[in-house]
Amino acid sequence: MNDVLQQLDQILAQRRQADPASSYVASLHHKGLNKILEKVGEEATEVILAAKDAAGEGSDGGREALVGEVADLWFHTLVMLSHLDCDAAAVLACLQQRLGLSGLEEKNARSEPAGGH
Ligand SMILES: N=c1c2ncn([C@@H]3O[C@H](COP(=O)(O)OP(=O)(O)OP(=O)(O)O)[C@@H](O)[C@H]3O)c2ncn1[C@@H]1O[C@H](COP(=O)(O)O)[C@@H](O)[C@H]1O
Repeated sequence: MNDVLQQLDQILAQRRQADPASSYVASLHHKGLNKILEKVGEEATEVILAAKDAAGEGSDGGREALVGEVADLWFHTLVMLSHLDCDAAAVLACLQQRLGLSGLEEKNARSEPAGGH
């Protein structure tokens, strides 16, 4: 697993037992799944708005803001996975398995009836 993701994954696992008063991650777990999902939705919307801004401005500032919003989204999806005892490494393994497989080929293979023809 990528170094940064691995470190963050370990910190997130530790924070599940932390004091919600001193840890943002612990406070999310304490508030529960609905709050975590609300944050994921909010951050996804912020990514979309920042992407539109970045495309409009075409500026470095817009792209920098977009990177920050994507980081917020990735972070909150990692908290969601941790809350549901899903392994972030499994997501990376899934993407790794897909390397080299065209999305269009995968889609066509999916729509073929069982047994071919
Ligand atoms: N990567 C992050 C990270 N990214 C974003 N955030 C927080 O996510 C929150 C969401 O941003 P918003 O602007 O939506 O926040 P808000 O309006 O205050 O949130 P709400 O009150 O609406 O829920 C902010 O408080 C950010 O600081 C993060 N908080 C923590 N981490 C990592 O998690 C580790 C553990 O953090 P703690 O649990 O706080 O120790 C940290 O060391 C970091 O590595």
